[in-house]
Parts: sequence; structure tokens; C-alpha cells
Amino acid sequence: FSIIGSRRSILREVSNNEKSDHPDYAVELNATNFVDVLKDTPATFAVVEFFAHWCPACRNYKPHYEKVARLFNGPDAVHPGIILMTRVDCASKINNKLCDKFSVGHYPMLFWGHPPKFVGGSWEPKQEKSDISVIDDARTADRLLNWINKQLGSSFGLDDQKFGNEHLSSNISDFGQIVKAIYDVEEATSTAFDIILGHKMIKPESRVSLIKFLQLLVAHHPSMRCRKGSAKLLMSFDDLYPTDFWSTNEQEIDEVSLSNLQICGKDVPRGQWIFCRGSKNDTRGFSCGLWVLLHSLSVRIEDGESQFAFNATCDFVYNFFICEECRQHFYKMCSSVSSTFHKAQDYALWLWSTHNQVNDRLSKEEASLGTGDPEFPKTIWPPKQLCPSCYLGYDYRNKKIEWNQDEVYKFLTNYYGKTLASLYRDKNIVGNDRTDGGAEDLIVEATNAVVVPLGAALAIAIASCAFGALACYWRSQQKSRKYFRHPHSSKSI
Ligand SMILES: Cc1cc2nc3c(=O)[nH]c(=O)nc-3n(C[C@H](O)[C@H](O)[C@H](O)COP(=O)(O)OP(=O)(O)OC[C@H]3O[C@@H](n4cnc5c(N)ncnc54)[C@H](O)[C@@H]3O)c2cc1C
Repeated sequence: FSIIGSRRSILREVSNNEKSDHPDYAVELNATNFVDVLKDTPATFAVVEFFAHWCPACRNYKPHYEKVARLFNGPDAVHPGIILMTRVDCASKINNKLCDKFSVGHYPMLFWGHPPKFVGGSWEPKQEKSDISVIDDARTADRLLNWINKQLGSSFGLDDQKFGNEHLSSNISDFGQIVKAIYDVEEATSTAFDIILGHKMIKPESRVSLIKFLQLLVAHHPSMRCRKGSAKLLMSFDDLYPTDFWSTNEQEIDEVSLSNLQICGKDVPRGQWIFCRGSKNDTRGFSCGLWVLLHSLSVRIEDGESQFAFNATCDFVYNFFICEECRQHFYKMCSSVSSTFHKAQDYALWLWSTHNQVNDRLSKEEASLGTGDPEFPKTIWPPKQLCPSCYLGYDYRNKKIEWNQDEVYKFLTNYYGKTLASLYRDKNIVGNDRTDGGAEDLIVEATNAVVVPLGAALAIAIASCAFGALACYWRSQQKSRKYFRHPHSSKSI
């Protein structure tokens, strides 16, 4: 681009900025956050614009760049999770080395690549093969988006509106898509707790049920920051909701403490729904994210925890899922279980087949009412493309699929276990945030041991005795492994 620009256009740009009532969409990076942001992003691709704040051409270019960034960045992104649009100010001294690494020869200069390739990466003009490319035709918003569309084979348009994304094609048979669901699981967890707190749903009769579910989250949530937040909430629970909370006249909970209770931390993406994004604004989203959370918990537990996980999940849905039909139906299915779970596999398969019963029921309802998401029709899951070995055959007399249940469990543990969390592990997010220190970190360290939950539970219990009656009560539960009687089942547990 030419660095020449007219004074008039600068003034126009400044006045545009003054008029705009939203912050920039593109994320401003610098030498201190460059690596972290590009490591943590759920986006598959990144655009990095190197510019200088004094450069008139850059200032004129900014509205073009922002027009494209609006589509991909921020909580209201039209197409979230695909591209992270960023900028680096090379006129800022702190970024000298960073700009040198990418041989920035003119402003603005735009690069394209997978985010991890920028981390520790570099670019040189005569380099023959590079994972990072220069975007050579980006002079206007239209041309930049065209360039991107050519790379991705996509048809994004500058006027695309949020949820006007009927073109969204179903991802159900793409195994790799599940890695993005980690962000939906975090968002679903945050949303669930926002609803619980916002609707003041914690009552004397549901208090224990929430404690049990939090225990499950502390030990087995696939996201480190949600495990950490759940541990914090669990530790403050006695103070926030003492057992005499409901018997006193002062039932007003400390609003400040409440607003600090962000179960997965304040940076969790909101309103994004990447894996669970529907093609309409009223489909999928939270309820999809909740299912993914429940499945991801079910494949992380040990045999000795299977009955506990079953109870905690059934009670949580019954008490806190604010969809009357859903919670009632789910409650029925929970209540119809007549034996005790001794194996993690049995519980995970129960949840899977229960979800399929819901799918089966809804597929008929949605077809007759036309309320489903046309791009994501309810089907018996997993489809053959996702797991061929799960299928043994078809029983034509009873009109039922014959499953190889061992293979289904293997598939579920791989899909909702390792693969779901792989983005996190690869990007080394786990364990990065060590700013809080103290006993809470000890707890988080302990619960990081996803594969040794008993050890984790004991470590947590030892640490948590310092944090009140609730924690000690939990310790006794974890140590004795005697679980509560499920309030909705006749089973002795
Ligand atoms: C506990 C619970 C009970 C519900 N009950 C009702 C109800 O009674 N009535 C109602 O209208 N809605 C109910 N819902 C909502 C409904 O099930 C869907 O979540 C919603 O319609 C969105 O559907 P979806 O297409 O995103 O897929 P979802 O059914 O939400 O599934 C999310 C993802 O999980 C995967 N998946 C699908 N089936 C399975 C399976 N069997 N095992 C493992 N993974 C699977 C797929 O990748 C799918 O995209 C319930 C939700 C929950 C969490």
C-alpha cells in the first residue's frame, strides 16, 4: 500500500472514530500478549496486520480492516471461531523485535496463517516455503474478504448478519469439529451458573444437588479455568449460602461476591457457540453445550464415581435446567434406572442412549412442527461416518440399530475425552494462570489429575478442610465413597 494519504481523509477517519460507539473489533497485539493471544484463540486462522499509528494510509485502511474484523471477532461475531483478526503497531518501541521478525517492509502489511504458526514464527521476503503468507490483495474490505474467501473456499460477505447463517453446513460427521466444543462447554457452564444465580435458583432443597455437581466439575471439567472457578465457588459456598440462609430475613446475597462468581473466569467467550452454533438464532447454543458438558464429564469419571456422577447429573438437570419439558423428561429417564452404576462405561453409555432417546423423540416433534434447525436435524448418534465400528447391523423387526457398545464407549471417550480437550493441551493453556496462588492453586493442581480422580478428590479434601464445613463434609463423602440416596430413585446408593 502507499503510505501517502490526504489530510482530508485522516480527518474523515478521525471523525468516523469519534462517531463510532463500539471499540475496535480487531485485537490489538503487542510483544507482551502476541504469543498468549495467538496460542489461546479458538480460531483456526489468524490475520495479523502490521501498521504504524502515524501512517496515514494505515489510518485510512482501518475502517476497511474493521469491516472484515466485525465478521470474525468479538462476542457478536457473525462467523466466530474461524479467523482472529489482529493488529500490531510497529511504531510502538516495544514491538520493534516483533515487527523485525516478520520483516515488515511497508505499512500496513498483512499476514495470514494458522495462529500457532505465528507463535515463535517469522517471515522473510525470499523464503521459499513458509507457513505464513503475505496477503497481497487487501486494499479494501471487499478485496481482503475476497482473498480470504479464496483461501477458505468460503462465501463470506461483508453484509452477513449474525444468525443469518443459513448457509452454515452441518458439522455432525466431521470428527475434528469437536475440538472447538471446548469453548462451548465453557460457555455452557458459565451460562448455566449465570441462570442459577440470576434466577436465585439455589434453595434449601437444591443446595446439596448444586454442591454435588460442583464437585463433579472441580474434578472433571475438561477446562482448567472452569475447574478452578468451580473450586472457588465450592469454597465460598458455605459463606454465600449458609444453611440458615433461607431461615433468616436477610436473604439478600452479597451482590459484589455474586458478580465475582464467574465460574469459568471472566475471559470465557460469550455468545459465540462455535461447535453448537445453529443456523438460526433460536436453535442449539446452550442446550447443545450442556449436553456436550454432560458427555465430557461422563467419559472422565472412574468406575467408583459412576453412581455419584449419575446422581449429580440427574439432580442438577432436575433442579437447575430451566426448561420444564426437558427437566421433566430427563427426570423420568433418571427415575427409570433401577440398578446401581458400578462402571464408568455403563454410566457414559446410559447418558449416550438417553440422549439418543431425546433425539428420537425430538426428531419426530421437530419434523411435524418445523421447529428444528434445518442444518442440524436430530438423528441417532453417532452417525456411521463418525464411527463405523460402532455399528453391528440393523434389527429390521424391532427397527433398531444394533450397536457394538464397547466400540461406542471407545468412541465416546476418544471424542469427548482426548479430542475435545486436545486444543487446550496442545496450546498449553492448562496451568498457565497462576496469578492467584495459595490454597486455591493447590486445589486446582490437584484436580488437574483428570485420570486419578480419587487422588485428586483426597488432595482437594485435605486442602479444603481449611475452607469450612462444606468442604469437610465433601471430604467425608469422597473418602467413604458412600453416595447419597438419589431423591428421584428408589435405589439404595
Ligand atoms: C438434559 C437435556 C434434556 C433435554 N430435553 C429436551 C426435551 O425434552 N425437549 C426439547 O425440546 N429439548 C430438550 N433438550 C434440548 C435438545 O436435546 C437439544 O439440546 C437442542 O434441541 C439442540 O439440539 P442440537 O442439534 O444442538 O443437538 P443436541 O441434541 O443438543 O446435541 C449436541 C451435540 O451432541 C452430540 N450428540 C448428539 N446425540 C448424542 C448422543 N446420543 N450421545 C452423545 N453425543 C450426542 C452431537 O454432536 C450434537 O451436535 C434437552 C437438553 C438437555 C441438555
